[in-house]
Amino acid sequence: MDSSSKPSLPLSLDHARVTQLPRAAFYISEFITEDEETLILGKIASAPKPRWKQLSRRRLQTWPSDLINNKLVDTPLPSWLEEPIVTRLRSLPLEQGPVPQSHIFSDSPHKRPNHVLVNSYPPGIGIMPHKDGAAYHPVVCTVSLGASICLNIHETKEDGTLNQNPIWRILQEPRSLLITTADLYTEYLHGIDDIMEDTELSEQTIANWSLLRPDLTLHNGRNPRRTRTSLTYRDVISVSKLGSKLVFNQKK
Ligand SMILES: O=C(O)CCC(=O)C(=O)O
Ligand SMILES: [Fe+2]
Repeated sequence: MDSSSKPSLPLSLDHARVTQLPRAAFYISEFITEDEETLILGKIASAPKPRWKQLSRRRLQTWPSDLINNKLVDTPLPSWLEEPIVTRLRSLPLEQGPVPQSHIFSDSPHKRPNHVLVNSYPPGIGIMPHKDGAAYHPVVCTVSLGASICLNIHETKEDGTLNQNPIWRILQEPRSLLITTADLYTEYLHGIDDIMEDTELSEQTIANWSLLRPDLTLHNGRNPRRTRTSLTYRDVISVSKLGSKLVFNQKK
């Protein structure tokens, strides 16, 4: 792909549906170009050091800021997180048709994502199975950068405990977009194993196999991990205006 080209996106998200998963998940293998990926990784690397939050094993940046009591202070995302990704997400119709189309954030409170987590996973490091919680509208758009990684989807057993064996696995390639919504957001948990390579990757084990890049090469169904960075775009439901906060602070 030359530097000026744009990725060729599907005509609608319906063409990118992961049909093996319950309503609703979508996967687009080449959502951004290599140049766009390089530019975004450069911006992440050059962010001031205090931007990184070192968790016990993973590093995280939160844009435009951390949530306070599940609330976001109203601040725009930096332009490198907005363009091209947000514009591209909002230009993808859910379905093909002659009338003006709805997109994946049409039903969200702000009609667009207003918050991005940047997670960086070196080989051997993942994230425990979890749910993303009630602060967000139940749509997550994940853009993967740098390397591939397997996302596991888990269900809870009847006694309420976690079933450690994933019921689905989704392979996320660099520059891909994965959208999870609905039951996948509210009912199931998602996590990434703490391993040095993902194994047993095949049509039988990977839910989005038919949507992966045609030139994907795996040796014996294995994907040795390299550092993979993810951008997770969400719409925080509750947003407070910065102005009122400043006035409040001045009065003190
Ligand atoms: O990196 C990912 O793909 C998942 C990140 C995640 O689950 C989260 O930020 O809540
Ligand atoms: Fe999550």
